[in-house]
Amino acid sequence: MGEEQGMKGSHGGESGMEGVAAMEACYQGFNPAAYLQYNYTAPRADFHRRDSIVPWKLSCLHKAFTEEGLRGEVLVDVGSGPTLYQVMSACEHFDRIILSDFLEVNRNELLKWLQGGEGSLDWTPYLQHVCELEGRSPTAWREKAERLRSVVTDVLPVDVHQPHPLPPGTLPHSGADCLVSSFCLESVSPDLASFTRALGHLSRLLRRGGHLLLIGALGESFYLGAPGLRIPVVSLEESQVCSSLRVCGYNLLRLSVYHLPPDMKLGVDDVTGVFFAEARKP
Ligand SMILES: C[S@@+](CC[C@H](N)C(=O)[O-])C[C@H]1O[C@@H](n2cnc3c(N)ncnc32)[C@H](O)[C@@H]1O
Ligand SMILES: O=S(=O)(c1ccc2c(c1)CN[C@@H](CF)C2)N1CCSCC1
Repeated sequence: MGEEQGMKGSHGGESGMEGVAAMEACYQGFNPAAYLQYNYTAPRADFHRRDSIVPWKLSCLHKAFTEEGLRGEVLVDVGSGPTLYQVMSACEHFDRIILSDFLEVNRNELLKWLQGGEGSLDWTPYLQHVCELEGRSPTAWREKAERLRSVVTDVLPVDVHQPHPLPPGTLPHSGADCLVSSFCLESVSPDLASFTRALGHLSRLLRRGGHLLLIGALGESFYLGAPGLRIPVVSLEESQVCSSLRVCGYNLLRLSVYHLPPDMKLGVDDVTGVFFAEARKP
């Protein structure tokens, strides 16, 4: 599907569901290995560079699960893709983590690592960095990897455009204690209305009093899901993220923003910033 169809959807030129179907078609060529290469290797993932995105992002996640004390039984990561960094802090504070993605190719990438195999990316530097944030030796990364493998109980299909995004019976009736979702909603929604509807669908997965950690791109209109595969993204401003959270009934507790240095603009997307929103369902 060409970008113009996606762009047409992002201007409301199609009905909501037509735009969603167009987005779905876009994802058929998604390449996990390429995606990981574009976003999760240097310079974006340079652990020795203080202004790199990855130390900032992992620090936000670490603080949320330690200083803010997020903990509980069940955490769901929505739209996991082929990545694991987003649950490396959480795995110390939850008994059960459910990973989820729309594409089988991404679920298989996760399952490969979870079953001890070699994935498309070596997550060791991420595990070591999170151990250091926790005041542990970096050599504790093996224990952290085993902890993560032990608490991830499911890797499930998910569709945030469905009123019930996960398979029936996945969660306790009251819902999950915590949701994490990173770079998903804005990357799969044809427009802001669809993004906000999807955010509302996520709320149904969360118990009252539960927390949402929503991470995403600001000012992004496309990204490469594979060589030459431009996937349209609904371009968000901070104020729109805050408004969508409020419209969906969340209480916004904290919003942090990272502005990308010029040398981290690599052509694989046109993202200008990254937001980290911590919210609670009253
Ligand atoms: C930009 S990637 C984000 C991956 C990962 N969470 C990260 O932080 O890099 C967006 C993900 O959304 C998934 N996705 C596509 N359509 C979806 C849908 N309708 N519902 C949920 N996830 C979807 C894609 O398969 C992809 O893995
Ligand atoms: O912020 S990142 O550079 C990043 C990570 C993933 C993405 C983007 C940016 C922007 N485009 C998104 C398309 F959906 C995907 N980052 C990569 C290193 S670890 C923390 C997250």
